[in-house]
Amino acid sequence: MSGPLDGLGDEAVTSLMAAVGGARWFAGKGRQPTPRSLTALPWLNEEGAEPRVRLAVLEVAYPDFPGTEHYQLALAQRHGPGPEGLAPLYTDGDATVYDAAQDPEAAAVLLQALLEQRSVSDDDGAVRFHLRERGALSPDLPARVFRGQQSNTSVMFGDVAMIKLFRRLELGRNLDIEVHAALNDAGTADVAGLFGWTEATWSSDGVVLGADLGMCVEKLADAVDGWDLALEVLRAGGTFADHAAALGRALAEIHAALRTAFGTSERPGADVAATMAGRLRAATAVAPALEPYAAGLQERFATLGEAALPVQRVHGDFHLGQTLHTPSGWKIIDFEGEPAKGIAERVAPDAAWRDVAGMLRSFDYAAASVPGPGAAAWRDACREAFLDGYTGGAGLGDGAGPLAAYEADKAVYEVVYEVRNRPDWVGIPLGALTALAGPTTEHTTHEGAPR
Ligand SMILES: Nc1ncnc2c1ncn2[C@@H]1O[C@H](COP(=O)(O)OP(=O)(O)O)[C@@H](O)[C@H]1O
Ligand SMILES: O=P(O)(O)O[C@H]1O[C@H](CO)[C@@H](O[C@H]2O[C@H](CO)[C@@H](O)[C@H](O)[C@H]2O)[C@H](O)[C@H]1O
Repeated sequence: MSGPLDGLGDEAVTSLMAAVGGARWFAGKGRQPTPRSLTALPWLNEEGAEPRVRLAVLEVAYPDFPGTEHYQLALAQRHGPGPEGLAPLYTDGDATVYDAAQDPEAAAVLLQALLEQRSVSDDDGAVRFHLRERGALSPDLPARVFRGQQSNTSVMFGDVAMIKLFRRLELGRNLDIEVHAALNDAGTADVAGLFGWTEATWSSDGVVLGADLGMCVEKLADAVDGWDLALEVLRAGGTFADHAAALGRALAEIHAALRTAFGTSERPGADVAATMAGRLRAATAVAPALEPYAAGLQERFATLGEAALPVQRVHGDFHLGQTLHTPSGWKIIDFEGEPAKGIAERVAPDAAWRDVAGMLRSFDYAAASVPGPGAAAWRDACREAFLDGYTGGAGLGDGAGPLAAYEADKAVYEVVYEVRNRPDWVGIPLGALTALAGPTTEHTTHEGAPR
């Protein structure tokens, strides 16, 4: 097996499997992961450097599931003492190996490699760094790992840049990089600038595999998470309507740029309805609490049947937590789509209503998280302002029906997400389904309902 499991030694395999299995970003929780291959990619800096840094790919298999998953590790090998308080991953002869993302000097090697557009290769694989824009990047920017909740691992470099190391690797091109590049090329101000990215190739069972390993983007200064800001405003009894309108305008700009960059097509509404119905069936198997809503939801999806839906590249998982409020306006992050979907589904063109619906659901989540007499009115005001911003005041027109179907589809996804990740929250999307699975012949305006 290449990389062979014994390439780094048993201790490395065991400890890296344990590190991956225990990480927030590990996708196989509750299953029995077994390491299938471990590829140590070529060193990124010269022999004798302290620390010496390399990236590695651990391939994980499960006895009861087909296919494998690939996880990235960033390894810092040291002969002297490591960073204070950082536990080693394993020992390698007289060296000790640490997580490079948490070792500032090791993380600096990644930035240095990007600035020099390093390209390294050996028999096991190759790593290439691509610099798009140098901006204010410099090798001496202090590195600090991001400690907030995330599905990957980001390292901040001063106030200038952020390198995001993708943890669960998608073979082929990474969507976040692809979309950031396209939106930067289009001159869209609503996303961070992309400084560069890293890609690798390696072989497994004689097959050459490739993936993007990380991206370096502009660190957005004084950025406040949209979800945190919305809750803060709501708790203080304030209005979020102006922010919602600005988010609507930002999404409209991004959608326009995505149409230009990736093109558009059409999908018969009946196809989309059938996909949603299939997702509902699968979701109901995971979350039987969906059962009472099934007939109403099928009816809601069926309303799509008459339409030819314009489709395009979309964000795919647009919610308040994917927005950052900065002094220069709202910025949208994380264009990788819903984590539970496979790459083919995430890259497939979809109606722009998917993202509109995602944000409307987020306003509902926020209101439900801060219950109180004003919460429903707060949510409805956000909804109205967001749609006004998105449509430029033109209103939804024929879009009201499709939007309602997409809201229902998103709420179904959320029920499964909550059952799997935060069972205490499942009441929020279930609560919305009462209205979304309700009568489809009129536009209802009560709790969580489409207008
Ligand atoms: N360009 C950026 N500048 C500053 N902070 C950022 C930037 N991008 C993301 N973040 C911070 O990192 C967090 C996680 O980012 P995200 O792209 O959602 O990562 P992941 O895909 O790993 O979940 C965000 O919630 C935000 O706080
Ligand atoms: O940000 P991720 O790509 O990891 O998205 C997943 O997790 C989200 C929660 O962190 C989840 O979002 C749901 O909860 C949010 C509040 O925490 C709410 O604002 C969203 O509207 C709701 O969908 C998201 O669905 C999931 O894919």
